[in-house]
Amino acid sequence: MTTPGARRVVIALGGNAMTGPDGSAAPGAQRDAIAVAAQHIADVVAAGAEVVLTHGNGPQVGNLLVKNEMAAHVVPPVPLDWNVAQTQATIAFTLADELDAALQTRGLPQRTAGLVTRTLVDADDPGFTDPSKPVGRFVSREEAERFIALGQRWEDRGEKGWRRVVASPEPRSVVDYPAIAALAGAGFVVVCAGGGGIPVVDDGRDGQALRGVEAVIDKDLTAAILAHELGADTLVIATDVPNVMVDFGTPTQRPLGRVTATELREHAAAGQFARGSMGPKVEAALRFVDSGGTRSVITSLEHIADAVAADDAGTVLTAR
Ligand SMILES: Nc1ncnc2c1ncn2[C@@H]1O[C@H](COP(=O)(O)OP(=O)(O)O)[C@@H](O)[C@H]1O
Ligand SMILES: NC(=O)OP(=O)(O)O
Repeated sequence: MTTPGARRVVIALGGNAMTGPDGSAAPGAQRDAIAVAAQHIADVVAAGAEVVLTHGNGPQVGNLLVKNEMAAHVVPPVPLDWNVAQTQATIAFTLADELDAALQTRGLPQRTAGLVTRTLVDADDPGFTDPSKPVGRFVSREEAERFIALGQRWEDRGEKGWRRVVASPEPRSVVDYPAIAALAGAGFVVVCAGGGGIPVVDDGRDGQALRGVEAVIDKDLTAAILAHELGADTLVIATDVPNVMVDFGTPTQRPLGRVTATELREHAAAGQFARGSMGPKVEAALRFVDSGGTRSVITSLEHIADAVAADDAGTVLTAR
């Protein structure tokens, strides 16, 4: 079903592309945002690329966590890894509905398949003791302080307010990548590794099942590993800014176009990219190219088709 010799592209869809303009995670707002995203993704498929799609889940998993905690006296709470799995299911089915419709209107034969996906992490990863992944809604400092008093970790995220942070270990490998490769090779657009994948550890004992652990993995870092494991040519990190900026948010800000790994690393070392937002995207772009990938692109959703078809959009890092 795919074009012979089609390029394989992994697209990592940011949380911003899946919520309302004000960050609303209301179902209608999510579906509307995903419908818009689906048009841009379908354009990439229409250009002949074999697309594997992954996505964030920060707003959604944070909201599930709140529901879980608030209802704990009525129904048994489930662990965070279960919440991640639940967000994979709801986001994948919504993406599949919208993407199938967008592919159909372009006369394309591809169909979308969502895959519940596990990602292996190390049980002793320092990310378990130093929570860093922002999830859920933004609240005022006063409200955050009430939750901090209950033992939760919250972080000042600037002008939008405070946000809860949870454990976020490094992804090591995508456990289900052979199934993803099989589906992609059979012509499906695969939605997988949502929210960075359900974190699991391997206790190393024969016959012992993998075990889910309570954390939320950064989806951009998982996307870099997934793109490598699938032998993709290009990793596209789709967010809400057309380019990575130097001096972001200041009068001297300037966009980065084509960059070398050395240049990007120097900017990262100088603290140009915020932890929990642009930082992991830049790190993911570097890791993919370091691992042998041809090209990483960071850009806004509106530019992803141009970025894949020709190197004339976004911040583009290529292998030297
Ligand atoms: N140096 C930078 N250049 C561009 N954007 C930056 C930079 N540093 C921080 N950001 C912020 O990163 C945001 C994108 O990250 P994030 O909100 O986590 O994206 P997503 O939810 O799409 O994955 C941008 O909206 C911007 O506010
Ligand atoms: N898991 C994850 O990285 O989600 P966001 O991209 O929504 O933060």
